[in-house]
Amino acid sequence: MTSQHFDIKPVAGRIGAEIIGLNLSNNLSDEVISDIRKTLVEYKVIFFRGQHQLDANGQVAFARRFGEVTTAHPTVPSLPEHPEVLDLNYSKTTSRANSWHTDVTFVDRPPLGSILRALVIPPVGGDTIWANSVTAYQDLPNHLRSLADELWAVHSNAYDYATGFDLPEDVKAQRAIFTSTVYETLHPVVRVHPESGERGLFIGGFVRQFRGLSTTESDDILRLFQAYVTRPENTVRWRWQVGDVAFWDNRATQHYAVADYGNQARHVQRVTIVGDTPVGIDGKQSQAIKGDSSAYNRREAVAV
Ligand SMILES: O=C(O)CCC(=O)C(=O)O
Ligand SMILES: [Fe+2]
Repeated sequence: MTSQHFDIKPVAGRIGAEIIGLNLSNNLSDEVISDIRKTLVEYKVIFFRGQHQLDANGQVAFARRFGEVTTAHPTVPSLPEHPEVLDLNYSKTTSRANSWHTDVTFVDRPPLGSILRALVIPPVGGDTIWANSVTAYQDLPNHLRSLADELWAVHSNAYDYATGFDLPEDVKAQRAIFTSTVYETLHPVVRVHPESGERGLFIGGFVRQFRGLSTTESDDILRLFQAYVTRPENTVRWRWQVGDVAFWDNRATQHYAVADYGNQARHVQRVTIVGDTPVGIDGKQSQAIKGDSSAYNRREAVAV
């Protein structure tokens, strides 16, 4: 992929590229947006440095060019004037997104992607790592690939939701509803990307169990597949600077926020774009099992 509108500089061998020469606070043309989208789909996560002029308004406006954005959410505060902007001020909480996950896969339409903007970053540490689930699938030996091809997984939000964020009263009420509602969706383990047609391992932290396997078998196989996704060759590690923006394709990646900065301040803000229903290699779609996730996409989202 090359673009006549900006430079593309890969930052690792298999995932991640920096886009150089754009100011995201400008009103970008449809052609530029289309090239950004192609770069995102090819590199899975793209980075923009030095976006100091971009504010929350501009971040939302930029995100809207790629689809509908999610509004409000149950466990993490958003900006009062901008319900679309998750305010992830990790300085104020013990919560850390330090586990491998694809965002919100317990609903039947998980996000297309998210755009994260760095406001305060510790001098050292607080990096984020992304992993390419397409190259992970390609790395599988044939017999494991055949196994993955056949499997479907139940993804669930039934886990510890103690985020530690200081929530305003209205969000506290939403959180109580959210934590008492189980969202469960059956997804294909191998997802066909809706734009590139690539096959990738669609798993991560919200997988509860593979359909038809015991919990023990399931846990062992999940660990095995996760090892392919998270092997260093399939990852890129981003060292944040204030003013950086990262945009990941949540349909083809997992990520991990590295919690190695103690009590130092780290503050980022996220805007999330609604995705479509995943499709497996047999053409079958994911199916919601529990919880009304259409309401979830409309009114709620969650940070991890
Ligand atoms: O803080 C980060 O670097 C990423 C946190 C995260 O998992 C998310 O925003 O989805
Ligand atoms: Fe996340």
